[in-house]
Formats: sequence, structure tokens, C-alpha cells
Amino acid sequence: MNKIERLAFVINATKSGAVELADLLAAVAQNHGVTVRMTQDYPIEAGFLEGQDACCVVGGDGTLLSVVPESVSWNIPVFGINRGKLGFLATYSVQEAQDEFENILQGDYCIVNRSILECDTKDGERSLALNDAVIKSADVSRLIGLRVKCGDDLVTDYYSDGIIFSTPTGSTAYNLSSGGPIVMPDASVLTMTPVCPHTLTNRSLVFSGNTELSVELLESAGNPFLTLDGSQRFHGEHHFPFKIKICKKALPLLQPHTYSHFRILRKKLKWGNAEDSNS
Ligand SMILES: NC(=O)c1ccc[n+]([C@@H]2O[C@H](COP(=O)([O-])OP(=O)(O)OC[C@H]3O[C@@H](n4cnc5c(N)ncnc54)[C@H](O)[C@@H]3O)[C@@H](O)[C@H]2O)c1
Ligand SMILES: Nc1ncnc2c1ncn2[C@@H]1O[C@H](COP(=O)(O)OP(=O)(O)OP(=O)(O)O)[C@@H](O)[C@H]1O
Repeated sequence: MNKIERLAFVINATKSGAVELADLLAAVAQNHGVTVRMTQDYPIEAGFLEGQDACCVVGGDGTLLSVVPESVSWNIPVFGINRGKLGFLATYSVQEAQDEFENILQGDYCIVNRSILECDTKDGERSLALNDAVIKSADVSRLIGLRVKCGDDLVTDYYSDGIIFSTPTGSTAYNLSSGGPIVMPDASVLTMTPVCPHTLTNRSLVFSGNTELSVELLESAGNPFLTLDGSQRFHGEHHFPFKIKICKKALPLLQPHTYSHFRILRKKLKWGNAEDSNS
């Protein structure tokens, strides 16, 4: 791949050691003639990634999720160094980052495109999500009634705690906790998983990647809301119905050539007795 000549750092300064690590890596980059820009803003300012060759996120998965709209908008590859808890998306450990940083700057990396969701609310707001779009009621003790259509075709009506619409990347997040399938990140699909549906038969559905779903509110359930990647929220009935599909654009994710999704699954989900599941 191309050498990195302009590198942006997005730092979650609330994470211990994040600022120091970013300063260290920035100094390495500058010694290699790389132009560096840094921010601790959350979320980052619109336009921050314009003209950059890559974006290095120092924080946890939430920090990486927060740069997704900006990265997609300018098509800037992102990689994350984990200073958070899990680091499922921010997959470089501090040690790996320090060992591999100069190679990355020299172009020794690959880019994979991760599909993202595009959500259009009734009032015309469009938002993107790398993981998921989740609809729930703010009144946690009430069911929410939602009607899902696939194009013009009725899927069914759900009475549940909510519904999670997930990308393959997001399949290992809230979707997984709610019994949804783990999906390989390069699959062109969109999953839908009801949270505690009040029926014996509703399960996750996997739709093809060119599906457009629409979601209607069946009855007022006390302040319904839509959350994208766990942060951006749309409160209220006036946003319904809204539409969800896989976006034509994707998130370019920078990975080492040695990246193995199964290794990440084994390690982060503590799978089985594989030798590397706890390392
Ligand atoms: N019960 C749950 O599991 C639950 C509830 C709410 C939100 N979430 C998830 O949290 C995500 C937002 O993450 P955050 O870090 O900003 O909030 P957070 O700090 O509340 O993180 C929730 C956990 O999800 C992990 N996570 C995030 N993306 C992931 C992915 N693609 N695969 C596997 N694990 C992932 C994070 O590392 C963290 O441990 C949302 O997109 C949603 O999927 C999960
Ligand atoms: N640059 C930032 N500055 C301050 N706060 C941030 C920044 N980026 C994200 N945050 C907030 O900090 C929260 C936690 O950060 P993050 O998700 O990165 O760490 P974590 O939850 O410990 O890690 P992980 O998600 O990998 O388990 C985010 O959900 C978000 O609210």
C-alpha cells in the first residue's frame, strides 16, 4: 500500500496512557517526515480528516466508532490502538502498535472495506453506523411495538424490548449479546435481532446486502428512540417510519497483513481452549 505521509491521531484522553502513547507515535512519525495532526475532541470536528492518508485512533472501540462518519466521508483508512477495555475494533495492542508502527508508515498494511448502515429518519436526517442501529423504548418497563417491512413486503410485527439492526462488523456487539449470529466481516448482509420478543418463535433474520428495511411504530410506547453505534440518538415518534440499508460507501479499515478474524474472535470472546484465546 501507499506510504503514509499525513497522519491524524484521535485520542481518548480519558484513557490512561493514551496521550503519552500518541505523543510517542507522533514523534516516530515526524522523524520519518510524516505530517501529523492530533485531536482529543469528542466527537471530532467535521473536516478533521480531510487530506489525511490515515487516522490512528488511540482509545477503545467507542472512540473508533466515533470517527466512522468522518472517515467514511473522506474515505480515510482508520486503525485503532486499544487503550479501552475490549478492543474488538481497536485491535492493535500497545505493544503491537509500537512494534509495527514504522512498517505501517512505510505502507506495510492492507485495507479492508467494512460495510456500514445508512439510516434515514422520516424527517430526512441521514446517519451512518459501523455496528448497529437499535430501536428501543425509553420506558424500560414497556414493550415496544414495531412493524418491519422489507421493501413493500411485510416481514412481521414485533412486540419486544427493541430491535437491533446490525452490520457484519456489529454482529459481535449488541447483536451477539441478544442471541444474534456472528457474521464474518466481509459478508454482504444485514441482520435483524429482536431483544426479548414476546413470542416463542421470533429469531434473528439475515437479509441480503441490497435489502432496504423500513420500521414503523405500531403504538406509542413512551418515547421511542433510535441509537446508532451506541451514541447518536433520535428520540420521539416523529422520526418514524425510518429506513435502514447497507450504505454504498464503506469504512476503510487499516489492518496488518497477518490479521485473522478468527484469532480476534478466539482471543476477545475467550473461545474454547485454543492456545491464544487468553493471550
Ligand atoms: N448488551 C450489550 O451487549 C450492549 C448494550 C448496548 C450497546 N452495546 C454495543 O455497544 C456499542 C458501542 O460501543 P462503545 O464502546 O461505544 O460503548 P460501550 O463502552 O458501552 O461498549 C459496549 C461494549 O461493546 C464492545 N464493542 C463495541 N463494538 C464492538 C464490536 N463491533 N464487536 C464486539 N464488541 C464491540 C465494546 O468494546 C464494549 O466492551 C454499540 O454499537 C452496541 O453494539 C452492547
Ligand atoms: N476522544 C474522546 N474523548 C473523550 N471521551 C471519548 C472519546 N472517544 C470516546 N469517548 C467516550 O468514552 C467512552 C468510552 O470510550 P471507549 O469505548 O473508547 O473505551 P472503552 O469503553 O473502555 O473501550 P471498549 O469500547 O473497547 O471496551 C465512549 O463510549 C465515549 O462516550
